[in-house]
Amino acid sequence: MTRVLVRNPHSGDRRQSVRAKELATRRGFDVRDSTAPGNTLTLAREAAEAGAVLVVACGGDGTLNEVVRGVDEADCLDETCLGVVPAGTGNDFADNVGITGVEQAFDVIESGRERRLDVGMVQTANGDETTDPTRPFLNSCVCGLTAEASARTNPDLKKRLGIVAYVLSTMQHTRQFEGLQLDVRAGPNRDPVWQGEAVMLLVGNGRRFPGEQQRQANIEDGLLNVVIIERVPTIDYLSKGAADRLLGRDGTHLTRVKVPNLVVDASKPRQFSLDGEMVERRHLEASSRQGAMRFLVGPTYTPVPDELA
Ligand SMILES: Nc1ncnc2c1ncn2[C@@H]1O[C@H](COP(=O)(O)OP(=O)(O)OP(=O)(O)O)[C@@H](O)[C@H]1O
Repeated sequence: MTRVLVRNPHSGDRRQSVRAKELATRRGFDVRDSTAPGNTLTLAREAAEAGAVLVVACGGDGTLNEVVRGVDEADCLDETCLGVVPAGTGNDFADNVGITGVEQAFDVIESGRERRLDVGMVQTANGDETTDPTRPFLNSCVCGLTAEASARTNPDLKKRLGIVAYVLSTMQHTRQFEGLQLDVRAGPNRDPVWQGEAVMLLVGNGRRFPGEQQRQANIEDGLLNVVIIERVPTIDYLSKGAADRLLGRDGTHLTRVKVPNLVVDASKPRQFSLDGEMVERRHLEASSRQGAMRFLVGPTYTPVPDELA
């Protein structure tokens, strides 16, 4: 009955991950440290293949993504239970399932409260060339203003507006931002959802997006949460009402749909962030595998999130 902690010793400020190692060792975990980028994937795959009953990722969202991919590569998502000890800079997924810190994460593990959560699957391609292998994602796939925006974003704005803060601050700095020409389709018949020029496309599995009246994303509904922010050349991104206009309170610049699968074609290769990993591609297909993984969740996690008053 092996329980394995797959640990990225370089996550976050490292202190949390050192503490996690102590706690895990005391509880009889087999602790395996990664030695290079990508190694947490291999360690998780090997642990699952060897029959571990539980594989826990210790790190940030990037580490958790690799661990889930590793267990999926071993074809063991049905057999191996998963967990997370949040020791990264960003721990969005852990936060979303009610896991708030290293010590508490071990209480959650001991509680054994397991849920079947959706796993996002994504496949990318570049026009006629070969298609990348399908891989899982847990939080989101984002196209458009992504990594380059985060460094400049004012933290207060970020807290208040989430991802829209990135859009605003980047648009303020990058007057020349070239819009994304996108064709977005969904459903078994690939029905048209949206076509036009966007600044950002967000596809979420376990991630909340701007303007949502919920504390957490729904990770059991078998649906992808899709938000498209339209490029609006007439907006003064520095003006006070710009966020409201982008958030679509007038209902025009923001498109939001929940769909089981999605196909996106850009007019040329663009940057996509797949759970934080950047690739430049022209085509993306995403789908939700409902209830595909067994995950240990915290006491505040609810399958259907409450609406905020
Ligand atoms: N031993 C290692 N040395 C260098 N890089 C590693 C090692 N182990 C894992 N990685 C890489 O670290 C990245 C994941 O980092 P992780 O998410 O755990 O921490 P973080 O960057 O602090 O937090 P977050 O991603 O949540 O902001 C992955 O790209 C992974 O390949």
